[in-house]
Amino acid sequence: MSDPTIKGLGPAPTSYDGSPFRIAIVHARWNDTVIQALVQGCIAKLKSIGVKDSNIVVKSVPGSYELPFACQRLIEGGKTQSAKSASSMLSSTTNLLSLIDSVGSSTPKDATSPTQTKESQTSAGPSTAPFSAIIAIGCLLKGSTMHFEYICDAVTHGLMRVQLDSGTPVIFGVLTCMTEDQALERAGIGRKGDKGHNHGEDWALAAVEASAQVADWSKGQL
Ligand SMILES: Nc1c(NC[C@H](O)[C@H](O)[C@H](O)CO)[nH]c(=O)[nH]c1=O
Ligand SMILES: CC(=O)[C@@H](O)COP(=O)(O)O
Repeated sequence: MSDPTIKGLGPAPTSYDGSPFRIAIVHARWNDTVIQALVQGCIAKLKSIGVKDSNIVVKSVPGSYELPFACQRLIEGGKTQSAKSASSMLSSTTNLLSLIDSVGSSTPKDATSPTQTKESQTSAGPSTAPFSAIIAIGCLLKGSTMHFEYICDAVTHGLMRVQLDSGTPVIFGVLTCMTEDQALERAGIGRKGDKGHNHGEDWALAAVEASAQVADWSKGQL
């Protein structure tokens, strides 16, 4: 009988609440059976720990090699969207103030600004905050050339660079497998007896943990 393994992730120091966070998933479409299982597992876990459906943004790219650039652009896109939304809120407020001013010093009963519908006043809508974390999901399978090794290396370093340069955590959800069975087992859909474990769930937990830590640490709350 083989010895039991000591390999694996220890318990988190606390349980993290995902409700304040906006998370992006960028996935490759190569080896799609595995990818679909990983993405679904990841989304289900994000929701189960409180991340709102409307705060999960999913984008795809052809292959894993495209992941670092896509993550970098999406992080920037999230920041741009957030800045635009803040500036449009400011101009709505300015319009509202000038409307109030133009009708005298009393506040109108129905103070809807010309640029703001009643709906946008009452419903919170999807968040336009910058992404708290991004999860890059891919599945690289060894073929008969050196293609696999080069892509594994480039993607690993690329994703690390994106997170250090942007200050936004990038979760490494890229399987680098020698066989199809290794990939299937890591997506929880193994075809031999044990179905394995869906690593997409772990990446969801890592994204929320990193988001919570960055949120606290950036305010000096250690
Ligand atoms: N062989 C795998 C690839 N190859 C495709 C590349 O990632 C890339 O899309 C192409 O070279 C164009 O730039 N991608 C995977 O995700 N998994 C593979 O096993
Ligand atoms: C460029 C390719 O996608 C392909 O030629 C790589 O081949 P392999 O996966 O067998 O190494």
